[in-house]
Amino acid sequence: MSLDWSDLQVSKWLKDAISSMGFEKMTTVQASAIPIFLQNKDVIVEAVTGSGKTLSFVIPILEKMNKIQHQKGHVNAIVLAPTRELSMQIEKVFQKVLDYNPNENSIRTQLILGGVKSIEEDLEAFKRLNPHIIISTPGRLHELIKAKKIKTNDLEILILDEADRLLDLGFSKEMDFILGSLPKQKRTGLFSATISTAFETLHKTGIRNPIKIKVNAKNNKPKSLQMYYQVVKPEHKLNLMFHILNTYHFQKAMVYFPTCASVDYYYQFFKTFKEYDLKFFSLHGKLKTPARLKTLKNFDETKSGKSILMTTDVAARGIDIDDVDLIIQLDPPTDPDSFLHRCGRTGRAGRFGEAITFLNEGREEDYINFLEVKDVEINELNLSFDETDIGLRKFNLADRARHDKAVRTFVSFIRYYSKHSINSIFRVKDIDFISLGKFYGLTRMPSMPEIKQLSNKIPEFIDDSINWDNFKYLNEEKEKSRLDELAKEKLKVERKEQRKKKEENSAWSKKVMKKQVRNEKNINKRDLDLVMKDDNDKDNQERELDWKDLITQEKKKRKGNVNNQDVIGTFDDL
Ligand SMILES: Nc1ncnc2c1ncn2[C@@H]1O[C@H](COP(=O)(O)OP(=O)(O)OP(=O)(O)O)[C@@H](O)[C@H]1O
Repeated sequence: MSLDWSDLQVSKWLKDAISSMGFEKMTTVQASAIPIFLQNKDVIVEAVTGSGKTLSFVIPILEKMNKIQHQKGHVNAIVLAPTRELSMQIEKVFQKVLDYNPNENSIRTQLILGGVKSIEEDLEAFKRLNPHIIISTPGRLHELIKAKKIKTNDLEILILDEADRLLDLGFSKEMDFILGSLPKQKRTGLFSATISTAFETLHKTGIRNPIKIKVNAKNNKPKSLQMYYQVVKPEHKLNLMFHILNTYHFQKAMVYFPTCASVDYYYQFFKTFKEYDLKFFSLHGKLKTPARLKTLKNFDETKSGKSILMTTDVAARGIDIDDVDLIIQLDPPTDPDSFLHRCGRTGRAGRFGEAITFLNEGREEDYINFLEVKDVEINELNLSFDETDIGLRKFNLADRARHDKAVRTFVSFIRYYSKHSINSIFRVKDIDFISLGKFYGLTRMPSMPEIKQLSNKIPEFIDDSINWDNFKYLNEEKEKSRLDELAKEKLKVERKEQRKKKEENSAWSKKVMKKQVRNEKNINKRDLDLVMKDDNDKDNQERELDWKDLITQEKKKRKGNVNNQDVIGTFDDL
């Protein structure tokens, strides 16, 4: 296989462009894929990160566009990529090569991204530019095709860059629609460093008798990339990260965090490390698109000092910034393929790079066996570093809003972790919550179901010395509303207590009354008994008297001196 550009059957201006870009030889993947694609065959290309896959489709597309009859309103080639950043980068590569096109403007591209312009503006630009090639993410392209303003019957080439990602569940709605609206007669090219894992979904693209090109790399990584891991307690991860950033010699580093919230949160903290020669940038999917693109551009263009891009998997794939020489992963990604893509942001095209992954002590160490099975070579690091408190909790205590954010970030991490695809290794129940809470700068544990299930083991407070009533927001308005809420809450509690007391009191007096009534009843009953007894006694006594009287009177009667009027009754009346 010849690696000489001069042997390639393409227009001279394309060869000139490549040699002007300083690429003396083709990379292996270019030498294999470009000639095949030029022969109008479908291709599936799996080649390690940074091996030059982009030019492997850019050159054949431009060569093809040289020769076609373009009709207004029709698109002839579509390149899809999973992120806006990657789409923008691909368009840049097209422009770099097109700068050498002697027939200026004879091949036109349009970059279409959601979150930058409105659909109407994109359609208006499409009309005005009349592009041959569209580079886009699936979301916006799907909307534009739906609007029926872009004709696809003349489509010659479809490229899915990072095809496995585009074909996974996350994009299925948009991709199914796009793929269903494109003509069957076209060339399709699928490119990625990890395409084989998506094998079952490739048929969706309608790819026909593809030629598979697999450029194997030893240990599944570029030669110039060194991979390491270090086992560390969560509470010491920031110390270790800072130690590496501070002591390693590098120009640009990309540090991967698990969630958008964590990038935001730790970026605010590290931004305050002004006395060090470290410049931090933050990039994640919840930022507005123009801000994302601008950050990436600024990071790319910064040439002095050490620059650090704090990011998520939004920047895991495809991003090509040539002086990135260090990757740090605070946690392994939930998607195993993402691991190689993240590491592959360095060690590109023969340049040296190091990628270091942190693993929590305990079960996560099994991840190394998992990587070995995947034929990934990774070595252990044993860096000693300063474990003393890095000051995150102190930073949070200066403003309650920071602690609120810490809680939200912690919660988002637990949710993230519970969705890990390798859930035999990454299990929520194995997390050291206290150590993790310290890593997130928490002072008390948030109440969430995942923790509640284990709560008998986990104390509520990490630091119980905080006076929560005095823990203030720096924002005056927020603080005022907190104090109002607090006062309301206190009043509520007071009222509740008063009510409770009252209820207790009334319950007591009711009890006493009842007792009194009962006692009175008892007394009355006793009295009644006594009265009755008394009455009976009296009765008896009277009866006795009466009886005695009667006998006396009978006796007197018999003696003949009885006054009849004294007789109160006869013997028979008794
Ligand atoms: N023939 C070549 N010789 C030297 N460098 C090259 C050559 N072709 C491309 N490059 C450079 O190699 C780097 C990586 O290329 P590219 O971004 O296309 O890699 P990739 O294979 O798509 O990587 P990933 O899988 O990470 O997306 C770029 O900086 C590019 O300019």
